This record gives sequence, structure tokens and C-alpha cells, in this order.
Amino acid sequence: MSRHPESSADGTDHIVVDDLQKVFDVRKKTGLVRREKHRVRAVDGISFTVPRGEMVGYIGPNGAGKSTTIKMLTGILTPSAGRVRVAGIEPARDRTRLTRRIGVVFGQRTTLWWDLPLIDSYRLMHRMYRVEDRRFRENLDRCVELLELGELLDTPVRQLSLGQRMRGDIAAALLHDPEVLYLDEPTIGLDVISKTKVRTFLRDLNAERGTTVLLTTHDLQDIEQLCERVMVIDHGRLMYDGALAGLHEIGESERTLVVDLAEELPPVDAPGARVLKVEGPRQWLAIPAAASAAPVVTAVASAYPLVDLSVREPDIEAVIAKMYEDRAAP
Ligand SMILES: Nc1ncnc2c1ncn2[C@@H]1O[C@H](COP(=O)(O)OP(=O)(O)OP(=O)(O)O)[C@@H](O)[C@H]1O
Repeated sequence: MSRHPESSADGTDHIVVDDLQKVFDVRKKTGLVRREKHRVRAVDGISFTVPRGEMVGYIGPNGAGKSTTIKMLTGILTPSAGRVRVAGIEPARDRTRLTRRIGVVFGQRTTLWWDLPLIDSYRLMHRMYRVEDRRFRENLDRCVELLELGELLDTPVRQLSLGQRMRGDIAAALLHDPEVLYLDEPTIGLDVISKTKVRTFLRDLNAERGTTVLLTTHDLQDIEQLCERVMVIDHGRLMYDGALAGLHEIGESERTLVVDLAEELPPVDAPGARVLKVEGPRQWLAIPAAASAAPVVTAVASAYPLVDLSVREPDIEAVIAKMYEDRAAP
């Protein structure tokens, strides 16, 4: 597979979203026969850009508006207001042309033909996307090798395990050499080994081909292992857009210092740290995530019989939960 030529989109931005909105009019049953019209602002004025070759996490709680955004980026849904450009194309206007430039993987449903052997689905896609024969063969060979699909090609899709099917779906999304890949929960329900295979493949794909990736997931390890940048949305609004590391600061989270002493002692006294728990000779100390652990370590080591210590980074899920809590507080 070759790297994609330089940007054909807005400057170097491969995805451009400007004040994007999607409003659904829904009818809610309020009585036996009465129905009231009401509006759901699924996406409520979101703006962001993604440069070519970036891998970005797009996360948020259930119903936040993630899928609605992705559907507008693929052209399945037309925005109520605002502007979207993907690889220079307006998705809702030119969906067919865009389809050849993007790949989509929905973890919860397959794009493969259920009753056909995997290879037959790929052959159908070859024709549907009108991929040049040599390119198709090269892409297929590479996906088969890296996603370990060789022994599965003649197996009907319905007989594949979830992890095998997911790898099959990822290959299907890449046979036409898309420049942009949307991944919606690509590791959902997979075991640890399959998750690792999928993540390694995505990292290599991004590094080698410069594919732009927008990743929606509830598995924060996907984000931690794949994306330097993360966007957090809630109630259709962008709450955070920046480095993954910055989320920790926003959430004012804490790191945990686990200290093992030579004997059982009362809670240690170290400036800048708060003892969370004491269990025999082991104590758990909280320190602000943004602060250095060194002064606390020095203080403990000089005043107590320190045997061992380790630092635990804050759990990103807890950080996001804290961010929502802070926003909800009056
Ligand atoms: N076709 C539709 N008609 C009416 N309301 C809709 C429609 N699609 C989505 N919604 C509503 O828009 C909001 C955002 O939904 P969306 O599916 O984009 O969220 P999400 O972040 O993808 O959630 P999840 O993590 O659960 O998949 C929700 O309140 C949802 O009920």
C-alpha cells in the first residue's frame, strides 16, 4: 500500500467541521393517543478540524451525539446547519464520490455478507468500489497477513468469532485504500489478544499510510494506546479537544503513590500528599496529577523505612467522569 498524496482538502485539514448541528423532531407519547412533538439536539454546534494523518479519539457518554456526527461525516445524515468537509468533499451532497475515499467500521454490525465466505465479500467489494486489480490484490494480501485472515478466507462470515469477524470487517473497510477511516467501537467484545492485534494493525496503518482516523470507543485503552488527541462530547457539544494528557489536568485528577514500608506504621506525614488507605506496611498516598512525585518520595524516604514504591497514573475514565461532575455542579 502506498502513502496517500498530499492533502486535497482544506489546506492540510482532512476533516473540517464548522458549527455542525443536527436536530431530530420526535413525537413522544404523552397520553393514550396524545403525542407531543419535541426536538432533540443531537449535535449542537460542534467545530473541529483533523489534519491529514492524525488519529483522533471521539468519546463521550451514551447519547452524546457521536454516531450522529459520524453519520454526517459519511453523508448518511444531512446536517440541520453548519458545514462539513471530508477530503474536500461535502458528504451529504456527494456521498458516492466520498464513499471511495473513506472506510467505515461499525463494531456492532458487519458490512460483510453473512452467508458468504469472507473472500467472496471482498471480491464483491472489489467490483463495487471498482478498485484496480493490482491495488486490490496488494491491499488484500497485506490485510490478510497483518490481520491474520489467511485461514479464514473460505469460512462463511456467520461462522466467524466476533474477533475474527471484526478483523474481517477492518480489512473490508481498507481494500479500496481509503484516506479517512471512521472506527466506531472497533474492539467491542474482543478478548485481550484480539484487541492487541487490532490496535497494532491500526497503529501500523496510520504510521505507514498516513490514514486519517476518527475513533469512537468506550474502551479508553483504545484511546490511550492509539490517540494523542482526544475530543470529548456530551449533549451534542464539544467539551474538550486536546492532548490526552491534558484531560488529567482538567479533571484535577490525582496520581496514587503506593509505598511499602518495612513495618506497619501510622499514616505517613508527607507535605503535598494525602494518605488514602493503610493496609499493614503498605500505604496509598494521593498527589495532584500535575505535581511531581519526587518531593513526596524524598520526604517519605528520609523519614520512614521505605522498602518499595510505585506510582499509578489516574484512570482516564475517572477523569472524564469528574469532568462531567464538575460541569454539572452549580
Ligand atoms: N434518528 C433519530 N431520531 C431521533 N433521535 C435520534 C436519532 N438518532 C439519534 N437520536 C438522538 O440523538 C442523541 C444522540 O444520539 P447518538 O446516537 O448520536 O449518540 P452516541 O453518542 O453515538 O451514543 P452511544 O454511545 O450510545 O452510541 C440521542 O439523544 C439519541 O436519542
